[in-house]
Amino acid sequence: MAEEYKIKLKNVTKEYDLYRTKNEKLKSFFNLSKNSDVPHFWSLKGISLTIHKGESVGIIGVNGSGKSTMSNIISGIIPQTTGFVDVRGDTSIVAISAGLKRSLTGLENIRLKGLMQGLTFEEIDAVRDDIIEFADIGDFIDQPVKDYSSGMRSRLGFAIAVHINPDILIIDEALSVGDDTFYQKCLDKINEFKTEGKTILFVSHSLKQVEMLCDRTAWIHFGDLRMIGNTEEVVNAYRQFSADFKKKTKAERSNYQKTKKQLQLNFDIKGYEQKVAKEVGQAEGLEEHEAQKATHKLFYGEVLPSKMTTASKWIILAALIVMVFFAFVSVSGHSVTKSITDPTVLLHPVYPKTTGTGQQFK
Ligand SMILES: Nc1ncnc2c1ncn2[C@@H]1O[C@H](COP(=O)(O)OP(=O)(O)OP(=O)(O)O)[C@@H](O)[C@H]1O
Repeated sequence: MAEEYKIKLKNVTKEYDLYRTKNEKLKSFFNLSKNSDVPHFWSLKGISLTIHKGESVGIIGVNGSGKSTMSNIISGIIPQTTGFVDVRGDTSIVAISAGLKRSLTGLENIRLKGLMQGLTFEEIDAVRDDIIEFADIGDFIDQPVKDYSSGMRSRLGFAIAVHINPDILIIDEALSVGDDTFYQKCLDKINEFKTEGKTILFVSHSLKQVEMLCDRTAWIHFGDLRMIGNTEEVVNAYRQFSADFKKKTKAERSNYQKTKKQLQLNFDIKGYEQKVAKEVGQAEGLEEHEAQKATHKLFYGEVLPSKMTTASKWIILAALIVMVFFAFVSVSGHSVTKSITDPTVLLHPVYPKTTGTGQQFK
């Protein structure tokens, strides 16, 4: 029987190229430079986890540990670099910084998000007033979102997300900017979602909120999944880590962070793939080459290359040559067959016959 889950990640990584100029980025896309001097930063270094229907899972970790990267991959906002991602159901993400189009008004954003979620105009109209009432931002609903305060953006984002009836609700730090009344309203709504058996992912720095809302918790630490399990256990371990970290001297703390970041810069994806292939081989009793093949498929099977492959470069070059050839044929006035058999004719165009006394060229 197929495993019942809502979200499954296997060996998910995310790499960012830290380009210094636009030129570097362009060159890299066309694979024109060896790109060796562009630093690569691995925001996620191989995350595997499974989340079941009806679970509410907290995601905790220090700043920059990869929490938003992971939630954005799950909600389909950004692609993973390697690994398997399977999300069963509609997701809706509420994040302080994501989701709303700044140039559109609140109302237009309601329509846009509704349509993106697959709702019809009638369905959007049916929930529009509830969203406006829940967000409670008054006349600002007709103003562009760029004029909103961060609290107002968060209110609207949250109101839209919970009213478009997603299967999976991802809340990324969205509760930290609202006032107390709104916060309580959000908690009630989240609890309502929980009783309806919906799946919730709750990214937060507030351990209290995580303890209050989440059955399980994942601790992401500098791109790794350091721990996942019962919320109390994970939150306590994290608190212990934070307390120990605070006891370190300033130099020790900075050293620790530098070392961790360096590991993210030096992450060896090929080495990681080999390590996973070994584990897969052992777990499934596969021959080495079979395990390597299966792992390669797991890593890259559903990932589109972000850079141009050699094959696509050749295809584009061939297409360009064909286009230039036809442009010359068209201008020259010779037939295609003649131009193919004797391309030099392209250098001697046939000019149209002129009437009157004008001179005629061959
Ligand atoms: N577009 C990007 N280009 C380069 N690096 C990025 C990009 N987006 C994120 N990162 C880096 O990836 C790492 C993880 O970022 P992410 O936003 O996922 O962390 P986080 O745990 O959500 O942090 P916070 O708690 O501060 O919100 C950070 O070091 C960040 O600088």
